[in-house]
Amino acid sequence: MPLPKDRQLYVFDPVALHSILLKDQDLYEEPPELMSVKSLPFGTGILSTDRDEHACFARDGLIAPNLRTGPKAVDLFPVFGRLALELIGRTGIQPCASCCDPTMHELSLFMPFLPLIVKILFPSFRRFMINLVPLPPLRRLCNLVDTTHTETAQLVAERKAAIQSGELYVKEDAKDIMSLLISVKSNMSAGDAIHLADELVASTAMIIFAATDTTSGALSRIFHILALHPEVQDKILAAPEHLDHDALVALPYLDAFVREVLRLFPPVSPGVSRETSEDTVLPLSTSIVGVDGTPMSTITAERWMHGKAEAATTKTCGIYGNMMTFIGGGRSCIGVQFSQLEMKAVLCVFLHAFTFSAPESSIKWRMTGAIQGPNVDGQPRLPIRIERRKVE
Ligand code: HEM
Repeated sequence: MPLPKDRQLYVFDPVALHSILLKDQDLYEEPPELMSVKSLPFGTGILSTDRDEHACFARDGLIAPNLRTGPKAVDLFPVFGRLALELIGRTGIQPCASCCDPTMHELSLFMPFLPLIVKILFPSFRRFMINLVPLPPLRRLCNLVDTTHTETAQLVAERKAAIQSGELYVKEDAKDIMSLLISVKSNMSAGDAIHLADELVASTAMIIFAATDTTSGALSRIFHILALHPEVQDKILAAPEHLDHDALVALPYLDAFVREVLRLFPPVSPGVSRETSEDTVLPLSTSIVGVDGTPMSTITAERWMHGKAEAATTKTCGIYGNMMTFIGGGRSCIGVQFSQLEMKAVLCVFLHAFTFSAPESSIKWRMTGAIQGPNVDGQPRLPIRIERRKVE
């Protein structure tokens, strides 16, 4: 039986997490409030679908900075934001177009009411009502959503027209996700095609959202650490500036450095919510003592159910190792390889051109919404001293 909303289990035991995210993931659903938060701004896509629809998305594979010569303190935070957007734009959808996580966070007070609002109000009436509410964060979110939707819909339409007119021959010319999807599904019925267009717009907007602030937060942290540790810059510099995919992923020191920064400083809030859909037994790696003093080797949904959990076959619950930076299981991050590849490419190119040194101002790391970002005197900034590398 699901626990009442005011009674939640905070779980960090690796065997329990393995059960929740992988082994018994069908019993643990994302709470409806969270689904509504993800679907309302973008439409229905991979982030906001329930178990069955999510499996379809997974099966179908759905889906510069102004650095001058001479030492200079540059705020790298907006640079990495634009860079991450550009990179997902070029590879995910080609020419690109927002960031709404902090704004959504400001509206989190309304989260518990969202499933009901979604259930009882028709979308156009919902939007009519929302337009009447004079809350600045809500107005900002509506503008962000409208802009993202308009631009994404235009991109989908243009790409479709180019493919249909033969201007873009997908197999040879386009390697981005959007073009490939349009071409794979081009033989479908008119009804399905309309549904696909909506899905594509929603999924493209979601991928932009999921790929941008996460990667720019990770890049910001990486360059902050590099600025504090020049010896690491020198070690990475041993790799050539331009490498192909296989050579880039095979560099052991670069790989170890990126993974360790991601493990120590996860850019996304290291926590996910799940609700049990039926009674279950949660296995634990080590016994704990209950509030009544009873030792427990498992947690049962009902105290009087003395079920025995199956012995756990593995203790690994993340995408790799026990690192939860990209979560694990069916809803884990689809950009895990892509994001690490882009960060490695950025590192090689930037480190061959510049040296980065410790900032004068003290940089603090804060959560803005679900994402960690650098902050100086209450403002989102990453001032790092940058100098053009001397050519030997
Ligand atoms: C360092 C960079 C990144 C980090 C730390 C990260 C982290 C995460 C995390 C923790 C989740 C699970 C969220 C949850 O369940 O509440 C997630 C989901 C997701 N990520 Fe990433 N991500 C990164 C980059 C990317 C990139 C580059 C893309 C796109 C190419 C991407 C696409 C997605 C998508 C589509 C999901 C939803 C998957 C699903 O619900 O099935 N992410 N990411």
